[in-house]
Amino acid sequence: MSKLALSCPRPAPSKPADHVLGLDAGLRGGHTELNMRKRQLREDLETVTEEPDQSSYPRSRRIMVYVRMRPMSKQEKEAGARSCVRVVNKQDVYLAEFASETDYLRLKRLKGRHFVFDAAFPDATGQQEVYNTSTAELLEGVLQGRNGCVFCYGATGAGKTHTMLGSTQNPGVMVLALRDLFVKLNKRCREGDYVVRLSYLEVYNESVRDLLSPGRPLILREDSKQGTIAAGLTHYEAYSADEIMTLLHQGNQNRTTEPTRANETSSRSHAILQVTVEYKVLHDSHYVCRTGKLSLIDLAGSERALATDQRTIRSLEGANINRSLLALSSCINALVEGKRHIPFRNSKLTQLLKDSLGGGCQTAMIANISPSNLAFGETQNTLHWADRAKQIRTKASDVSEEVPVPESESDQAKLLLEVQKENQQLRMQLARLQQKLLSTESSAIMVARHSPAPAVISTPVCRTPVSEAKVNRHEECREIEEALRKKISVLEKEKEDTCREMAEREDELAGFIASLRRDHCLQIRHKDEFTRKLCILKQQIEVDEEQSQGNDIVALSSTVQSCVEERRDVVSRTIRRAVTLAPRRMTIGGAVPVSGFSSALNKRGGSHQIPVSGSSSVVDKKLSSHQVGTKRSSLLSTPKSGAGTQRSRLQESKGEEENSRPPIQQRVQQHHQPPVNRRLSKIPAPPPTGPVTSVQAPKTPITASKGALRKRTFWDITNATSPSAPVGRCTRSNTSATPSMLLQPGFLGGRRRSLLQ
Ligand SMILES: Nc1ncnc2c1ncn2[C@@H]1O[C@H](COP(=O)(O)OP(=O)(O)OP(=O)(O)O)[C@@H](O)[C@H]1O
Repeated sequence: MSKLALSCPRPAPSKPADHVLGLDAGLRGGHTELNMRKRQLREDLETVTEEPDQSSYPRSRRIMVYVRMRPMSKQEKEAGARSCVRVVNKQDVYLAEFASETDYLRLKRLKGRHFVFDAAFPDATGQQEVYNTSTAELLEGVLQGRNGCVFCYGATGAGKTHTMLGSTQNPGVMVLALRDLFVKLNKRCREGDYVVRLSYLEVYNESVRDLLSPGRPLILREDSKQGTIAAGLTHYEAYSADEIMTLLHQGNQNRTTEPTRANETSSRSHAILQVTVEYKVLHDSHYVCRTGKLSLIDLAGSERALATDQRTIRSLEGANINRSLLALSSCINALVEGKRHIPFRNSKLTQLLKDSLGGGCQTAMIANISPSNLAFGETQNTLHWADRAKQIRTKASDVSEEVPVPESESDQAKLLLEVQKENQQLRMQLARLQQKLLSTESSAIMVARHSPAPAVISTPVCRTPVSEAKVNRHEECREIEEALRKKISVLEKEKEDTCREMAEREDELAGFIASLRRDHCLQIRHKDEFTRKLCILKQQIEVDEEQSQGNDIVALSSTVQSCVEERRDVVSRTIRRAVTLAPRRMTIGGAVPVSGFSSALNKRGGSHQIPVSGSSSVVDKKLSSHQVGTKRSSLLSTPKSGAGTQRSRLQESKGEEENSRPPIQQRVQQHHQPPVNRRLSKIPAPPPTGPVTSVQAPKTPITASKGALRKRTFWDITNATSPSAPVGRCTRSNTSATPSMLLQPGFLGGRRRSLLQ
């Protein structure tokens, strides 16, 4: 009570009470009670009067609370509403509770309460007066480098937006403050340089939005120097009142307003306009840079659900608004009670108002109320919290840290070093953030790769360095992805071309191989032809050779025949002599009688032991060289049975011998098969490349005499041993000789080779 009294200005001593009394007098009954209440009210007022004047307290140390009552609206009048609030004087507000006309019990017990504030504005108060009283002083402090805050609080439709923003004809505190700012700055432009920056945001459904450049919700961050800041919030520099008005108008157009049952143009969000003034002035012969900030806040109105709309998006907005206002109430309570922990983080609104309520800031609260008894509850609530807010003590809102503007080079160097250090720290912070962003993006890309649908990367509209870096990174990723896609498509095209070329080359090679095969077959055929020709040629050569050898044998056989004749003569002569000498000499040289002559010969195995003259031995040698002796001995060893004369026997045997003996040429042929023939028999016939070629041998049997007379063929020679045998066929299957075999040493004689060549 004492605190309340301390903070309340002294109200007019008797008028309000009289007015209350007059009001009360108008009511029926309960005089005793009324007198009691009168007495209580007077006591209260006297207590206030006893307290020292509020001017003794520095105004900068507590929140300034003003109450503004709006006029009764047309709808309220139509609804038969009555005024339950009366602004008694410039500071005192009396709230009277009207009982319902049907509530007879309560009708008699009328309650009323006085609230005393820094200023109370009745319904007829103009905008300029409100501004002058509430904000003008704060603006002056901002120009001195202090922070100031003005916020409107109240139920929906109580006149907050009207107070803060107003209309074109009747501009509110915001517009008036900005205009005044530039007026003051223009007046002081000779003293120093000013820079004005403007930002405008709203808290809608617990998300922070930039009203000057709408986009994604902003994140609130705590800064040791600046307090709570909205990361990515746009700060526009303005150089004239018109410019700043344009920005304000733009921001208001972006603000969320919806018609509700209570208000045609209800603000569904808390709007915060911040004007930062950087002021560089000459102070004590050196320049000083001061920075002041003015925050102008239009809160959304607390509302009953029934007052707006039920089960609609409006009710959700209302719930959020109420929640944030409740958080504000909690903060006010905690601040008033001096608690160590103030729950500023309970809502975005209290986070943003942290500086204004608990920091080094000059704060003014304008509580907007409706006079209608239909909004009694809301008005009572607003007045209650406004009354509580009066007790909030803010920290000493001294002039913000003045940064001396360096004049000497050393000072400049120091400042430069500090700035560089700060810059480095910021860079490191940025690098950390970028690294975080990269890791987040990489994980997002991984998720997008595994997900069936491609991830759509929305382009952020934020303008902070971090968000710009994020945007750039996204762009880079997209470009890289696009480049990779292009490269892949080019590679696929190249692959297709290569495959096509390979297929064409394969076809070409297949054709080439087929032609090679054809050529090869042809060559093989030619080779076979050539081999066949060679064989024929060879046969001819052999025949020629045989012919020449046959001539030799004929000559030899004639020689042998003459020798044999000669021998026969000798033998016959010897026998004849032996016959003549037989009675006288039974044995000749220990030899066996003539009858056992042949048997003796047989026993000797065919070797002749008959003594012969020297000439006969020559013949024997010839014979043995031609291997005729064996035949001869076999002839001689033919068994002869029966007795007969030796002569007759000898003649018989001779006759038989001559009869059984084939002609000598024939025998020679039998025993002297030419080696060439044997070799030829080994030569395989050429392989069949086409129709089987056969070499037909002559059908007539070849006799030795015939062969000796005519030019014999190869077949004549090979079948000479059995003239009666069928002539064999020379087929390709038996021939495996190649030209190279034919050219091997020893395969053909020198003569043949010369022929081949
Ligand atoms: N002091 C005033 N003088 C004249 N008309 C006023 C005054 N205050 C408010 N009004 C009117 O009352 C109506 C509601 O006011 P306003 O929109 O400012 O309420 P509000 O508190 O901002 O409501 P909400 O919280 O829903 O946005 C408006 O039509 C406005 O013109």
